[in-house]
Amino acid sequence: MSRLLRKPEHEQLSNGVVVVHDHTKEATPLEYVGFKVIDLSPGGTHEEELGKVECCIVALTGRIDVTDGTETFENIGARDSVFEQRPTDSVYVSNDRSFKVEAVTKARVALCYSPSDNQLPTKLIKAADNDVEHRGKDNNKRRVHNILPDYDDSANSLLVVEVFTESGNWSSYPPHKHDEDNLPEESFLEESYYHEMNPPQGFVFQRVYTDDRSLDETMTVENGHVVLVPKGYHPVGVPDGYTSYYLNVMAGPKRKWKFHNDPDHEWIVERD
Ligand SMILES: O=C(O)C[C@@H](O)[C@H](O)C(=O)CO
Repeated sequence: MSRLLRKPEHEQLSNGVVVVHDHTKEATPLEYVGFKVIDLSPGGTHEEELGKVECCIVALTGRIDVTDGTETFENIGARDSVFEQRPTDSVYVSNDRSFKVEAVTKARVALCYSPSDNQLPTKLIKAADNDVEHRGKDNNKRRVHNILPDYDDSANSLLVVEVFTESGNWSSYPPHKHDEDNLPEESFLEESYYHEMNPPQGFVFQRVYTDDRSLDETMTVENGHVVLVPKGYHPVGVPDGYTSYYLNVMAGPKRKWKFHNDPDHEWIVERD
């Protein structure tokens, strides 16, 4: 299996808390992006001391309470399935703080991390504050929920976005990359993809490749899989009959999303 494709693990962490993904350790090819998914039963709690990382807590599904010890946000979360295709609530917590998540209902929570040493205020990012975009045309149509975009200064490094791609469509397409720290032309941002499909037996294809093809992996991605993108182009193709959801976390040395399309496929955006 590709070292970029990570399957769900379902490791019981404590009573009422199951770790579905943990890509925060040395075995990850990413330096700037850390990512976890946890499942909580009602009443289940998960606490962390952050140290020198910032965290965006995304209530993927279900309702949760989140506290940083000073501020508490109760009963946040806005959907029972990501495929309700409406934005959800998230909480940003800065480095050198702690947080506790407690499930009000059965919940799936994404924890998105990046190194940080400049403390910022804890912030509730309400579902209603997500900037919703409809991108693309022809067979490249997708719906985007911007949770932490680069034009919002609430975080030091983290960029977080949800993308829904319609059946038979492509996203992150035409293929683009952001792996050179060369602003204003391009930024260096690593990226993680947490994928779900509707109906859940679906699959999508994701290719991660560089110009010289020293990295060139095409992965069959199933419901709940994570794809890690240390560099390169990273398009996603969705077969007919299935809707794709993914949550992207991006981070790098500068908090700017400036991508560069693969010149071989640039003509696709230039069509009428
Ligand atoms: O298809 C989209 O518009 C979403 C992607 O841009 C995705 O967020 C990404 O690849 C970011 O680099």
